[in-house]
Amino acid sequence: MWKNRVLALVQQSKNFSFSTRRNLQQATAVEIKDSKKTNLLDTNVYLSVTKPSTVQPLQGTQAVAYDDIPGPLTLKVVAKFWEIIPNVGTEMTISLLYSLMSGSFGVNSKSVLKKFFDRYGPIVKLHGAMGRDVVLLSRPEHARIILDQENNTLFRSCMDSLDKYCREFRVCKYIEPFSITGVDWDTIIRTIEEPTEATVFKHQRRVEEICDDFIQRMLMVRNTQEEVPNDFKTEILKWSLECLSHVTLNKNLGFLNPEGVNITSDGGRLLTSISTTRDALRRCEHGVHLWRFLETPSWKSLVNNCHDIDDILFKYLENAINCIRDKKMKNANFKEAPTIEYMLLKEKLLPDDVMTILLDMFLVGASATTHTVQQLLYHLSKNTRCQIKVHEEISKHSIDTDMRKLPYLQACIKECQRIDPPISIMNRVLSNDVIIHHYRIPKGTPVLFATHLNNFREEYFEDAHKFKPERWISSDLSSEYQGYATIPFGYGPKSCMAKELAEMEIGMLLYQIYKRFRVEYNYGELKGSKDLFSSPSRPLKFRFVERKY
Ligand code: HEM
Repeated sequence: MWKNRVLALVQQSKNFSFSTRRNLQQATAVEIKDSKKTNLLDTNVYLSVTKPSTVQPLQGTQAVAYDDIPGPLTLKVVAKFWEIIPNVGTEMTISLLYSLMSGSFGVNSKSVLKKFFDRYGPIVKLHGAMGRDVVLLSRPEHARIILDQENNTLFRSCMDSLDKYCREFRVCKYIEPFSITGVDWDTIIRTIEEPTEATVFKHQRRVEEICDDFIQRMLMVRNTQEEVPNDFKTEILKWSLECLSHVTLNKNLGFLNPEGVNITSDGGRLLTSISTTRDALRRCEHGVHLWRFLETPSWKSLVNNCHDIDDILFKYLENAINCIRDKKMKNANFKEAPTIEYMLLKEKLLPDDVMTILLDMFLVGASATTHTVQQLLYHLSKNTRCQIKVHEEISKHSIDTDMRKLPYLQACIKECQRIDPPISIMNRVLSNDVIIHHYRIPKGTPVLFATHLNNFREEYFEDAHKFKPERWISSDLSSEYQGYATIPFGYGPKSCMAKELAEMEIGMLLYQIYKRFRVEYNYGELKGSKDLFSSPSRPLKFRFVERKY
C-alpha cells in the first residue's frame, strides 16, 4: 500500500539515507499523526506569509432574533423527519440545495432559489435538524459582511463524501477536501498558493506547447464538416489535466497524444478514474446520503477510484521526495521546482495532506477550467462581434505576451464566468456572530451564497443577460458591491488559489485557437449545469474553421 511507502520515504528524508531502518510492517498511520513535528525536508524556504484580514468584533445590538428569520414551513416539517436520523440534518439540507441548484430533480435551480428569495426576502432560513439550520443569502452586500470578516479558523463544508473518504483513508494534519483548517492555515495556504501564483508566467511556455498539442488533437478528431465530436468536452478536460500535470508534477502524462491517450498509461488511468470519481461524487452528493451508513455502489465506486488516483499520484510524490533529497545532497536550489516539491518542502504538510490537495486540484480545479473553456467557446461563437475583437487583440500581440495582460481576452473570461460560473454556490460556516439585514446569525451557522443570482441582477449589470465583455473594461462597474456581485473564484483568504494560473491557461488556449480558427456553434443554447462537475446540456459540436489570412 502506498501509505507504507510514504512512511519509508519520510524516514529516509529525515535520515538523508537511502536505507530505511524502520520496520515498515510496524509503521501505522497513527505514527504519522503522532509525529506532528515531522520535518519532511528541512530547508531555507523563501515563501513570504501574508496574514489574512483579522476579524472585526460584532457591532450593534439592535438585531432581530435568529429564530425570526423567515423560511419555508414545509422544510420545518421535513426537518422534523430528518431529526430522527442523527448527523444528517444539516448536510441533507445542503445536499438538497445543491441538488435543486443542479437541476437533479428536473427543476430549474435558478427559479427554485429565486422563488425562495422572492417569497421570504433577501435572507432565508432553511430548517435543519440538530439545531444547525442553513441560512441562504444572495445579496452582495450580505456576502461582503461575511467574507470580509473571514479568518483562519473558519471552515467550509462541501462534498461530504470526499471528506469521508479522506478521513477514512488518510491521515491529514490540516487538510480536508477543498477546505483547509486550523491555526496554521495561513502558512499552509501560502505553501500551496505561492508556487501556483507567483510562478504563473514561468509556466506559460510549456502551457503554450500543451495548447499546441490540443489543437493538433482537435484537428485529428475534427470531421469533414470541420466539426468536433459530441464528447469534445473530454478533449478539453485532457488539455486541462495536462496543464495541471505540468504545473504540479512537472510531467507530461500524454493526455493529448495525437493518436489518443493510452488507456494503460498513467494519463489514461488517471483520466478514467477522475471521470468515474466525478460520477460517483455526483451520485453520492446529490442523492440521499445512504453512503453515510451503508456501502452503497456509489460509495464503493468513489473509494475504488480515489484509491486508483492515489496510487498513480503517489508515484509522483515518491519521485518528488527522492528528487528533493538528491537536490539537497547536491546543494541545488529549488527555484524551478514543481508545486509538489514546494508543498513537500514545507515541514507543515504531511504526504497525505499533499495527496489531498492534489486530489482537489485534479478533480475540481481541472473541471472548473474545462467548464470555463467550453462555455467561452460557446459564447464567443454566438457573439461573433466579440470573437472578432478577440482576434483583433491577439493579432497585435506575440505569443510571448503575458496572457493575463490582454484586457479584452480577460474580459471575455470574466464575462463568461459571470454568466456561467463553474462553481455557482459558495458556502461558509460562520466563525463569529454576525448581523445581516438586522438579523443576528450565530457563530457556527452554515451559510450558502447563491452567487449566481446576482450575476443577472440589472442593478449590478446592465443588460445582464447579454454577453458583454466590454463591461469589465469600461468604468460602468461602479457600484460599491460590484466586487461581491460576481465572484467566480470565491473571495477572501479562502478564495481559489489558482486564479492567476487558470486565467493564464485559458488565455493561452483562446489565443492559439482564435489566432488560427473561427469557431462556430450551429446548435441550440448550450448551458452548463450547475452541479459539482457541470456537464453541458448539448454535445459540444463546435466547428473550427481555419482562417484565411
Ligand atoms: C476557471 C477555473 C477555476 C475556477 C472558476 C475556480 C473556482 C474556485 C472557487 C469558487 C473556489 C472556492 C473559493 C471560496 O470558497 O471562496 C476554489 C477553491 C480552490 N481551487 Fe479553484 N477554480 C478554478 C481553477 C482551479 C485550478 C486549475 C486549481 C488547481 C491548480 C484550483 C484549485 C483550487 C483549490 C485547491 C481550492 C481550495 C482552496 C481552499 O480550500 O482554501 N482551482 N476554486
